[in-house]
Amino acid sequence: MSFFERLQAATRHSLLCVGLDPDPAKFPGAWQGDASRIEDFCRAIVDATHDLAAAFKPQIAYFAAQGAEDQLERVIAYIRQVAPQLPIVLDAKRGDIGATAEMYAREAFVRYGADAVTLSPYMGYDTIEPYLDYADRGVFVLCRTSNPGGDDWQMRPLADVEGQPRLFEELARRAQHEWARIPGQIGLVVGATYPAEIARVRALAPTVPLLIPGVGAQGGDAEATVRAGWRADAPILVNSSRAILYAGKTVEGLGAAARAVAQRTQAELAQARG
Ligand SMILES: O=C(O)c1cc(=O)[nH]c(=O)n1[C@@H]1O[C@H](COP(=O)(O)O)[C@@H](O)[C@H]1O
Repeated sequence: MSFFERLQAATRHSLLCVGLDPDPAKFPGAWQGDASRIEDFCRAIVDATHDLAAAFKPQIAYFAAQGAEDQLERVIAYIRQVAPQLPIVLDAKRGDIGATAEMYAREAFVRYGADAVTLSPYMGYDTIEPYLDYADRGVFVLCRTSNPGGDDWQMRPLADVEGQPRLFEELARRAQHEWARIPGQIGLVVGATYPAEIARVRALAPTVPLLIPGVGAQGGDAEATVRAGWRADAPILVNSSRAILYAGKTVEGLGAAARAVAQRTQAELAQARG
């Protein structure tokens, strides 16, 4: 099954991607500050949300910063056990020359067994190609990111390209056309904080999967996001991390609180899809 087909199947019942950004400093109660609890924390979130989710997106920095890659491996194995149908997007935002990219691809797809990985396109297409050799996996290329500094480069017109599209627009066009080897293998990251640009990306890349972070803690509008990005033939994942992860204030209550926020967000996304 291709990544696109997995994503299509998983997004039939939900558009919510639950982001796993475990920061021990924000853990509740007795777990606060304890990096050895990363796995327990993530398992509690997975238990509480997997039936509401379309995907999980572990952010590798939160694990690596604590020397907790072994816990990341176990969290991924746990997701596979309780929700084998859900795609796992490893958020690593990699981008390096081909030879090094081969190692990053191996890390994401072989070591961690992720279904997809996030990539920066800054160094060009040859840095993305090694990931595409894994025909049953996907990539999400940063296109119009959710942060204010995304304006620095992504919103600039490209003087040497006909019609002078902005950088994010040219990225969207290439993902739809000349970069695509297998349909739906290359997705794009667009921020929920910029619904007008989600619509623009959709116009230029009508069948490309979108990963849309920025609802919840960053204040993106869930309804506007879905209206701008959703199409029956092109799956979208709308990610929320902190708003779900840190809703609970006690170890015992963390699952129920995370579930309540995930449920609200999932319902909002479902309603907007209609
Ligand atoms: O690639 C990403 O996932 C990403 C791209 C982007 O433009 N903005 C963005 O916030 N992210 C990630 O999405 C998550 C957002 O987390 P919350 O703001 O807590 O929901 C973090 O893991 C970010 O690293």
